[in-house]
Amino acid sequence: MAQEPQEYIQQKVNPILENLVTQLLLERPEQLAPFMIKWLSQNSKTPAAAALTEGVNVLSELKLEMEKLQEEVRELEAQVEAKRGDKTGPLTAGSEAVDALQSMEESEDDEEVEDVVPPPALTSRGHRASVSAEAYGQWNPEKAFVAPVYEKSDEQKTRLANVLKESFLFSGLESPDIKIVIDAMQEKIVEKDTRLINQGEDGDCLYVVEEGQMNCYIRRQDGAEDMVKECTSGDAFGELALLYNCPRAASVQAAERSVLWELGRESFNNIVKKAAVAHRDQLEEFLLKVPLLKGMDAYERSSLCDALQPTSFAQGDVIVQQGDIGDVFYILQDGSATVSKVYVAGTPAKEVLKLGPGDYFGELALLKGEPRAASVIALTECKCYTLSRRTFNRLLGPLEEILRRNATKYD
Ligand SMILES: Nc1ncnc2c1ncn2[C@@H]1O[C@@H]2COP(=O)(O)O[C@H]2[C@H]1O
Repeated sequence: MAQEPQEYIQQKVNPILENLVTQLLLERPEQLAPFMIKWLSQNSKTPAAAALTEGVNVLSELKLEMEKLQEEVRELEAQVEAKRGDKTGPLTAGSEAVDALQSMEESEDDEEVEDVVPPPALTSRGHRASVSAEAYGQWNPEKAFVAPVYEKSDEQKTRLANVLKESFLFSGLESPDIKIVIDAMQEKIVEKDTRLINQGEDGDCLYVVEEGQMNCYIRRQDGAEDMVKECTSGDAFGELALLYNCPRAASVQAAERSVLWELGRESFNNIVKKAAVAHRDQLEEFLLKVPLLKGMDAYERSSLCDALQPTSFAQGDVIVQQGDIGDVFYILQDGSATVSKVYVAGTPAKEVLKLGPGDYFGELALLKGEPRAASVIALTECKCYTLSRRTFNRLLGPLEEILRRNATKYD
């Protein structure tokens, strides 16, 4: 089922447009087009933003315009120099003016099209400092990021490390980064019914649940709210506002007293965001093509992106062995594999099925809690994405009926 246009606009297009307009209002650039093109190309990490920037061939026109302007600047400089020469006599090779002009020309030569847009004045006219900070950063020389350190007991650190291991967003981090994240997080305890996040507001931090339950709600047109997700131990929420610089996409409220860990925007952006966005974008396109996942909404698919781990197998590798205990679910991204089964002990295995890109396997042992019912062998080099039993239950639980129905293909 393709995404509905309204849902697509709400989830993909609006966040980008809203943020672009915010930046326009904050910066109020004289030249709209170069500003917007630069902003879009630098924020084109999401598929939706990439789509927006597609076909923007105005760049080449801008390049021409820039060359013309540079030519005019050179002429004007020559005139200034000529006038100065009239007054002060010829310039010597070592003079300051020549040095200055030379360095100006050198830097012009170095400039690429993306340097066309002059740095905007850092005058913030709005209150959304949190949103503008990163956009300004694109013109500001980058300052070394120093993550905050919030004192914690060893017991707190151990608890937090265990929670982060369970969290899809953080589980891919290298251990030095995990340490920084642990230092930068603050424990937060919320009582039942506390509304921690309000849909539509700006967001400056995300949370990871250690204990308890936080429910996510989305407001309908008629004002009523639908509960869209229950976040329990290991789940992160509030990440969308930080990942995509958009207002909060849902409200989040404590269903019971909960222990959370809070991470600020700056720490998230500097340590986690880049990897998370790259991973989501790379996978999202592929997952859209997996028939099993067609019924998932965009948010569920994004969460799945965070959780899937890439693994490769060489030609001939036995990926799954009949009779083994199975704890992993696989989606084949690239390559082909054969599924074969020994029906009577001591007789040769018979091929049941061939698998190609977008096919999945390994689900039966997870669904039924039984040993592997067949072997899967790589016919070529195979690139797979895997889910552990726990993430499979958490993320593909709603697909259980489809998975069970599809299992008849092995009969
Ligand atoms: N279906 C959903 N759509 C959007 N956000 C969701 C959904 N389910 C859970 N959420 C979470 O609710 C959070 C609200 O704040 P954010 O938009 O920053 O990030 C959001 C997600 O973490």
